[in-house]
Parts: sequence; C-alpha cells; structure tokens
Amino acid sequence: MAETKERTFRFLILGGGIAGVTCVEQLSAQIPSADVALITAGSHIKAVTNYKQVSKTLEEFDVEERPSSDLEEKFPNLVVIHSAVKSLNTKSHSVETADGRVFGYERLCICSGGRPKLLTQDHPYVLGIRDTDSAQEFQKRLSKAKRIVVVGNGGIALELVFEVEGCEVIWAVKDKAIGNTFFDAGAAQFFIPSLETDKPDRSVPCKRTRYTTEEPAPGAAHTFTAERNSRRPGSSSTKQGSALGPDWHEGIVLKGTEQLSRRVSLEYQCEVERIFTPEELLHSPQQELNDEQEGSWPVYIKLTNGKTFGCDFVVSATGVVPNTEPFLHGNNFALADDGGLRVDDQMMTSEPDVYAAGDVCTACWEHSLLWQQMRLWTQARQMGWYAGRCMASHVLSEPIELDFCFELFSHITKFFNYKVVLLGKFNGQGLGPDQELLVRCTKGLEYVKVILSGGRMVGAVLIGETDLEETFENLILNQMDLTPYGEELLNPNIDIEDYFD
Ligand SMILES: Cc1cc2nc3c(=O)[nH]c(=O)nc-3n(C[C@H](O)[C@H](O)[C@H](O)COP(=O)(O)OP(=O)(O)OC[C@H]3O[C@@H](n4cnc5c(N)ncnc54)[C@H](O)[C@@H]3O)c2cc1C
Ligand SMILES: NC(=O)c1ccc[n+]([C@@H]2O[C@H](COP(=O)([O-])OP(=O)(O)OC[C@H]3O[C@@H](n4cnc5c(N)ncnc54)[C@H](O)[C@@H]3O)[C@@H](O)[C@H]2O)c1
Repeated sequence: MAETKERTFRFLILGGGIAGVTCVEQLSAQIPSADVALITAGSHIKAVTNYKQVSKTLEEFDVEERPSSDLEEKFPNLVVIHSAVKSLNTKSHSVETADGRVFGYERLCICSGGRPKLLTQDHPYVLGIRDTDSAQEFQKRLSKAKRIVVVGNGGIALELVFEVEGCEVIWAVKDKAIGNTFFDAGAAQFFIPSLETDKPDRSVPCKRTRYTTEEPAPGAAHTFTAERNSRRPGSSSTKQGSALGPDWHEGIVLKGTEQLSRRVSLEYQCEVERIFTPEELLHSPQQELNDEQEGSWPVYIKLTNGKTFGCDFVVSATGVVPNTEPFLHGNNFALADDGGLRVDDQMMTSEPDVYAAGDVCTACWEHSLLWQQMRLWTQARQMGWYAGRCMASHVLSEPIELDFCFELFSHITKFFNYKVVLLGKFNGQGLGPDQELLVRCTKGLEYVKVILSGGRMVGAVLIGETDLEETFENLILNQMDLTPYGEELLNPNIDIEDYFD
C-alpha cells in the first residue's frame, strides 16, 4: 500500500449501510468537534426513517436510500468518500481505496455488510437478492419468466414465494417445514394456507397446550395455487424504484408472464445436487424430468430428492456471507465460524483500534441467555449505534457497558402479510429438553407460542395482531415464575395485560 496519507481522520467508518450510517450519526452527535469520514462503495447511503420504539426492546423503522449530502449537511465535520476500500493496513492505521487514495485513521469501524451466499458463483441463471440493483435484475428476469426455482428457507425465500405472481415457483427447502430460520413446524403450518389464498379463514379460537404437526415425509412435495383475484388490495402497485427496505418488494411488481396469481410447489427436505444447461441435460439421458417440456428451458436443476426441474432461472436465497475480504490480507483478524469479524462487548475486533458492526461482524461476547445474533436491520442499527458510543467513550476514557438492547432478542417483521414478533429464544434455541411449549392457534388469524424453561418465559412467537408483545416482553425480562398460571397464560378469554398489572 502506498504510504502517503491524503488525510487522517479521528474516526473512519467503512460502509454506508444501516450499521455504518448509524455509527456515524452517533459519533458525530456525541463528539461534534471530531472529524469523521464515511467511506462507502455505493453512490447512496441507507437512512433509518420513521423510527418507533414499540416497547422496551422492540423497534420498528423504515429504511431509505438517500444521497450522502443529506448526512454531510446534518454533520458539518463529516466527509463522505464514495469509493470501495481495497486494502487495510492496521499497523499504519490506513486504508487504500479503489481509486488509489490512502486515508489514515485513529479509530476505524468496519461496517461493510454481507453479500448473498450463492449456491454457485457467477452462474448466469442463478440470482441472489441483496440491494436495489439485484432486486431490479430479479424483477426484469421475472417479467419474462414462466417458472422459477427458489432455493432456501429463510427471510428472502418466504417473502418471494408469497409476493411472486404470474409465474410458477418451485420452492426447494432443506427442512421438514417452511421458514426454518424464523419459526417452527407449528407456525409453518399456520402459514401454509396463505400460499393458496390470503383470505383469512376466521374460526373460533382454540387453545392447545401441546402441538403436534404432520411433518411431510422426506422428498414430499405439495402444490399450492391461489385464485387470481385473491391478492390483497393494493398489492399490484406499479410504484417504481423505492430502495430496498423492510418492505422492499412492496414498491416493485414481481410478476411473471403467466395468467395465474400464485402457484407454489414445495419440495421438502432436499438440496441442490446439480445445475445443468440444456446441452448438459441432453447428454445425461438418465435425468428424469418432472415436466413435459424437456429441453425447452434455459436451465435445469436437479434436487437431492431425485427430481429435475427446468426453469427460467434459480433464486439462491441461501443466506449471507460477511464482506471481509479487502480487510484480511496482511492483518491478523480473528474470524468466527460464519466468516464474520469477531467482536467483543465493546464492538472491538482483534486488531487495535478497529471496531466492526452489522452483518460483517460476529458478536463473540458472552451472550445474555435471551439474546442471539441474527443478521437483521434491527441488529445492524443497534450495533452501529453501540459501536459509535464505544468509540466515543474510548476516546473520552469513559467506561461503557454492553447496552440493554443486547439483553433480549426481539424482531418485528411481516411474513405472508401477517405481523410476526419474535422474542428471546423464540425457537427454544439452545434450551435442550428443559422447555415447555404453550400454543394458541386460530386458523387464519393468529398463532401464539410461548417457550417456558423452569416455569419462566424465555421466548415467544406472536403471529397476527395478538397485542401480546409488550406483556410477554415484560414477562421474559422480569423472569417471573409462571408455574401457578399454567395454561391460563394463553387463555383467549383472559385479558393478560390486566392479569399481570
Ligand atoms: C432482500 C432483503 C430483505 C431483508 N429484509 C429484512 C427485514 O425485513 N428486516 C430486517 O431486519 N432485515 C432484513 N434484511 C437484512 C438487512 O438488510 C441487513 O441485516 C442489514 O442491511 C445489514 O446492514 P449493514 O449496514 O451491516 O450492511 P449493508 O446494508 O450490506 O451495508 C454495507 C455497506 O458497505 C459498503 N461496502 C461493502 N464493501 C465495501 C468496501 N470494500 N469499501 C467500502 N464500502 C463497502 C456497501 O456499499 C454498503 O453501503 C434483509 C436483507 C435482504 C437482502
Ligand atoms: N423479514 C425479515 O426479517 C427478513 C426478510 C428477508 C431477509 N432477511 C435477512 O436477510 C438475510 C438474507 O436472507 P436469506 O433468506 O438469504 O438468509 P437466511 O439466513 O434467512 O436463510 C437462509 C436459508 O437458506 C438455507 N440454506 C443455506 N444453504 C443452503 C443450501 N446450500 N441449500 C439449500 N438451502 C440452504 C438455510 O437453511 C436457510 O433456510 C438474512 O440475514 C435474513 O435474516 C430478513
């Protein structure tokens, strides 16, 4: 790396996503006289808008793409540099950008996010979705498509299979139930009818203290078709070009060429064995196709359940990998198993004066019993904000303790047009056999699951307008012994808020 530094900043932040921008805002607000620089590869920055603290730990906000001048106008000591960082020298405390400039720092925070962990790199018919550009590419390809295959069972797959219309979707999941990163088989069963229609089937609330679900057999498949006119009002909006935000798919039309609303065929418990071109398929006579149009698709995908499907393209919704590459060479960063930069409870990496926040880092402090890391906007914002506070406190030699937001995992989102609230160990993560589940389910309306350990509430999944989030959050935080209440806890005829007043 050339050693002549163009300028040295007291605080240098890499990445204009939620984590980086929130870190800049926090630092600039806490030490207004400090010179702060934000280096980002993109032309725009991400901004949190309409922030709402819903309860002690639950928060909701929108994410917008904004010109970086907005941020510079707000903070006169901030400089935004639009260029990708290509290398980092932690010994000389400097970074070099793609256009050959070198900037020094006293303290650095890496917020470079993640990128899709694709099934296969650089395949012309395998797409990932991350940012506005990739979402637009997906939309463009979809508009000419009759059939796509979606691989993966997390947030993006759940959103896509519900939103895509006018195109057959083959959805290949590794697991026995849909949505494994967010909920269990019981909740998955609650959602399944939404793939056929989104008109709620309202029935009388029923309470169950244990749940049993019929799991699909390995290799099982199921097709769900929605009526053309069963889409929710307003969902066919043609509003264009809004930035990827929590409702990124609301602003773009996700429509294929066919005259059908939603047609999703689920392939359970399978992975991708091979992706073929038509030529390769012709030379593999043993391949058994699952449709009559042999040879007429641009790409074919063979699953481990033995089925091969032709399609227009494949969406790889198979998670993210942290963007660490430019920073590793010549430095000595400790990496976590998931490839993230390990950070301690002060958001510091293993390199001196280097912090990290958001999707690029892995939280390696001793977690609270009720918190886990997931790569989400909420956590990117919380980490960026807390990293900014840590950097400022270290400069001012003030002690700082891990923030309260890392006490309890909480996430509000929307799947299949239902509000979803996840609290604590919502899937009994790491609890082993010492857990009891209480479930209340009203088909088409709500699904409430509570996880108890030693009589105390340690997690909850709330689907629908349950209005229970604040009360349950309090019960999880105060760790009250709920044994005396037993199944009454989910009795729909009891106003639980009054009960615990
Ligand atoms: C389609 C989709 C839907 C999602 N929906 C939700 C949701 O509903 N709710 C939720 O909580 N989360 C959601 N997420 C997850 C959420 O987007 C991420 O967890 C969050 O954006 C991470 O923020 P970040 O700031 O760490 O990284 P990013 O937003 O990825 O930002 C990284 C920044 O770093 C810059 N950068 C990268 N490399 C360099 C470099 N070498 N030099 C300089 N700059 C660099 C990039 O240009 C970018 O500005 C979704 C993700 C996707 C892809
Ligand atoms: N509403 C929300 O909160 C929301 C919505 C969309 C995305 N996100 C976030 O955005 C990020 C990206 O979303 P995502 O859906 O790609 O990731 P994800 O981590 O949510 O899900 C990845 C899925 O891919 C599966 N998978 C991994 N490797 C596979 C393979 N080789 N073959 C088949 N399946 C495989 C996993 O089992 C998992 O189901 C995540 O951090 C996610 O939490 C959140």
